Amino acid sequence: MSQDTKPQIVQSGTNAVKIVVVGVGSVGSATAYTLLLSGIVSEIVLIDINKDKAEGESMDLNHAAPSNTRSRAGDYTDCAGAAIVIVTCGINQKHGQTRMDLAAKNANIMLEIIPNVAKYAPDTILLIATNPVDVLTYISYKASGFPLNRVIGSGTVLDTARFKYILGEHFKISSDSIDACVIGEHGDSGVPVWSLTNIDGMKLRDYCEKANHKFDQDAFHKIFEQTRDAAYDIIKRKGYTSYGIAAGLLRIVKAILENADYSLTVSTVGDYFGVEQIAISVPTKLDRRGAHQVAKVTLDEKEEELMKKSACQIKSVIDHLNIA
Ligand SMILES: NC(=O)C1=CN([C@@H]2O[C@H](COP(=O)(O)OP(=O)(O)OC[C@H]3O[C@@H](n4cnc5c(N)ncnc54)[C@H](O)[C@@H]3O)[C@@H](O)[C@H]2O)C=CC1
Ligand SMILES: CC(=O)C(=O)O
Repeated sequence: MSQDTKPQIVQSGTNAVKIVVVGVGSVGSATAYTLLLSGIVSEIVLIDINKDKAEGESMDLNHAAPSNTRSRAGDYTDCAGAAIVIVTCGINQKHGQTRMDLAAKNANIMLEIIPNVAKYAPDTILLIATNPVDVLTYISYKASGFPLNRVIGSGTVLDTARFKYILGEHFKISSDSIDACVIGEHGDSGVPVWSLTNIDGMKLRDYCEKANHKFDQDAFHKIFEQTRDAAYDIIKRKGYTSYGIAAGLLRIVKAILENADYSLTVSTVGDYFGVEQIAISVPTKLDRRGAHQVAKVTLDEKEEELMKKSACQIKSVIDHLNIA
């Protein structure tokens, strides 16, 4: 990954950190609210094609704000000085649609808005959540002209959280005791890394043996199906998802601002699993300069094969869009 060594605008501590959220629908407003209550930023600027919506959300948010954080509606000139610009604008899935079905429309929206962000905030970190997030992270990289480390997709951070939650429910243990992740596409071809799953520091098979749990492959397959289909199951009921991704975006923002040097399964651009120039999620270290690849994750043969398929799936949609 080519590195950008320019000092970033992100400042130390919790003071004077501006974050911009572009798109304040279900995801953007939940994200702004989550960031606001976290107290880790001082200013949240909301941009939306629907200016009234951005104004209304910021007014409402200020009535929930801790004294060190303020929200306001703005335009692209307000991206100047932002530590991170979070992109959540565009269309969402309707019941029966896949994330990839959104590619063409949301790609056009990225091509319209990202150059504006880059113009006023040439040193910012772009954090993309709009779906299909891997494809749009790649398009945002191309449209921004930013170095690789400063274009980050929320990737499988949400899938990983869902996987750990569902595993925790199955084993009746806090997800904090579980080390597990989903990598690959944020979508139908995401890959659960069973071979690296640990509970209480033990490999899954050891844990099952010691904790008197059946090592039940069928149950594990259902756990993954539930993880993979979670968005469909939620959208069928409430029409969209918002809180899970908002918490995931907060986790990413925190890792960046706190210069935490810990890894999350965000999506970044590069050559992966034999496929050139895509964005896909693997464990990636985050700090104030953005995303940095850690050592290549060790997978078993089957997982490696699934990652190749996932990478090809993302590539085929990028190629189909035919973006220069
Ligand atoms: N990465 C992830 O894990 C997740 C991603 N998403 C994705 O986030 C995106 C947003 O979803 P929702 O908030 O539910 O949609 P929404 O329809 O509630 O909000 C979208 C917002 O974008 C605004 N917008 C549209 N075009 C714009 C433009 N050109 N410039 C500025 N603003 C514009 C709209 O006015 C609206 O306020 C979708 O693509 C959805 O699939 C949703 C959940 C999780
Ligand atoms: C909508 C979406 O991408 C999710 O909730 O996973």
